[in-house]
Amino acid sequence: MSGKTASSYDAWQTLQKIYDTERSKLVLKDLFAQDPERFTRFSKTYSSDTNPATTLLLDFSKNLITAPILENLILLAREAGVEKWRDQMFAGEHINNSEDRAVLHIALRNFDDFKIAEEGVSEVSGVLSHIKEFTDAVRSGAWKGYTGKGINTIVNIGIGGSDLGPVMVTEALKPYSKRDLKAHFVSNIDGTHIAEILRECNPETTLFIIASKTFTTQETITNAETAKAWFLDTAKDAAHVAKHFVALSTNTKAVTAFGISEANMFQFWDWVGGRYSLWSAIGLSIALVIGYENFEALLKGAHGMDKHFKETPLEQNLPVILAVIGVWYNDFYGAQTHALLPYDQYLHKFADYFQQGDMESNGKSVTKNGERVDYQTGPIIWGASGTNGQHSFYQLLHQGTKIIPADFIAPATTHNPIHHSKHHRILLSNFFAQPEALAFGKSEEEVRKEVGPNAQEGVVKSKVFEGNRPTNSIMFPLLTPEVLGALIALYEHKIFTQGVIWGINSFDQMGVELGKVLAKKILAQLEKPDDVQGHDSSVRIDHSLTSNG
Ligand SMILES: O=P(O)(O)OC[C@H]1O[C@@](O)(CO)[C@@H](O)[C@@H]1O
Repeated sequence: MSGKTASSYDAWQTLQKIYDTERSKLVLKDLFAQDPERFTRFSKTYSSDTNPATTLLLDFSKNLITAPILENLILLAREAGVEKWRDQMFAGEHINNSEDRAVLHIALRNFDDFKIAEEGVSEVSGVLSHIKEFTDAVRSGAWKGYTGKGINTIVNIGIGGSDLGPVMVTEALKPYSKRDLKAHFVSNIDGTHIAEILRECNPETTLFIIASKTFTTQETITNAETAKAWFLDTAKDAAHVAKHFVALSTNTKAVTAFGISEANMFQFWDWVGGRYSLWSAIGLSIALVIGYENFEALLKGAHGMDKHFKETPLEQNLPVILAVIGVWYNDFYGAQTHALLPYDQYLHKFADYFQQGDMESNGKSVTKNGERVDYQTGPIIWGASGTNGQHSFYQLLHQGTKIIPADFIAPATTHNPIHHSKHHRILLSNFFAQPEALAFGKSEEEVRKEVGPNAQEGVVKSKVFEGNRPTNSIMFPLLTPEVLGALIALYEHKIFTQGVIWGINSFDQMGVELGKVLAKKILAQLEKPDDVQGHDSSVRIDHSLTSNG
């Protein structure tokens, strides 16, 4: 960032003028009619240089952009210093300025291409070896529980980045999972979450994974203590904990104080952001479920996208293209949200994952220099798998009053070609149809032809689809570990690029702290509900409501 704020950049001023003067001409039906080559001009393919099956096609032709607009958006990224900050990230500079930390999730999947001088980076391969050794032992049955039985159930206890990544990836890569190893994920402090899962567990054959970067998160430590008490209620001898509890953390002191030995700890470092940590020891549950080889393939897929992001000119750079088009809608069209719509049931947790990834990164209102922004920053991320969303919120997408840019994501082929792939053909027909309908709509003239001359005016108008609603489409051959790695890294680097343009620190999360502090105060007072003080009048606890405490 050049010390300026985004809205003062020359490119921003140019884009504002274009928006103000040319917005009415940005009609997708016309843009496609004027340029038969529009798809060719506004689509890019990424292919891994080590595995041609890892290919992503990005079709961004159904966006409200022209070549000059895209050029100015790329100029905006350049003026904001995206290349400089990108290179600083890859070099291990402490770009997370508020916490004086490097941002090095790329170092977790760095198959020796980038030289990075940061403490701990040289230890990554050792942790990966430990993960391989441990997961091989558990999956083979060599690792025994306290009664000599193998492990057939794992319970990952973590929240936020210590939960969402493992959940999303183990769902997405279910075709690669060890089907006789049951994986559960406990995150919520609500006792229901762990109570319901413990009902399905046998202490003799269950492994608990306590996943917490800080090892101080109240929900996780409380759930971990409950799990340990539940286990010891049967196992009795504290020595047995070593066979059924492992920890994933940066905080060795807290881990050993909890009663897990360092030998059962998988370490990572403060330069791994929680929402960027699935590639680290936090990915242990992933490696247990899909096996180390597939976990490594996931890392390699992300590494390939890292190289693309680092080495490709901004104009050809998929994360940058996604980022600047998102800025166009977020900051000029006034779009408040962005929808992620995977037409692949295995990706049904993809939007959930990037709610934290994007909103905890870019949900900021002051720049790195402490200036209050006078423009919009991070969008609200939401979404659901297709075709389910079509029967839920697509009415608003098509005929609502809001502009909601959406990314449609789909595999060209399926892991489940049942019924001669009839299901997949129907799924893909919708994947192609929805962006077309959103882009080109249905005119009043077309409606009148359909409904005839006697239709009520209100009926006619209710059947008109204005269209001109922007979408990106992303396709890949098959959802494999490498493709998933590349896809996740694509969005990670999109988020990074937008944060640089907005001049914010995408890698701290000060906004999650106040609620925690207030909750701790209220918790301390819950035992004495009659004298709750220091809060607004709404914080009143009716003693009868807490009588079953
Ligand atoms: O991994 P841990 O330290 O337990 O943090 C869990 C989550 O809590 C936060 O809200 C930070 O407090 C997320 O950033 C983080 O992923």
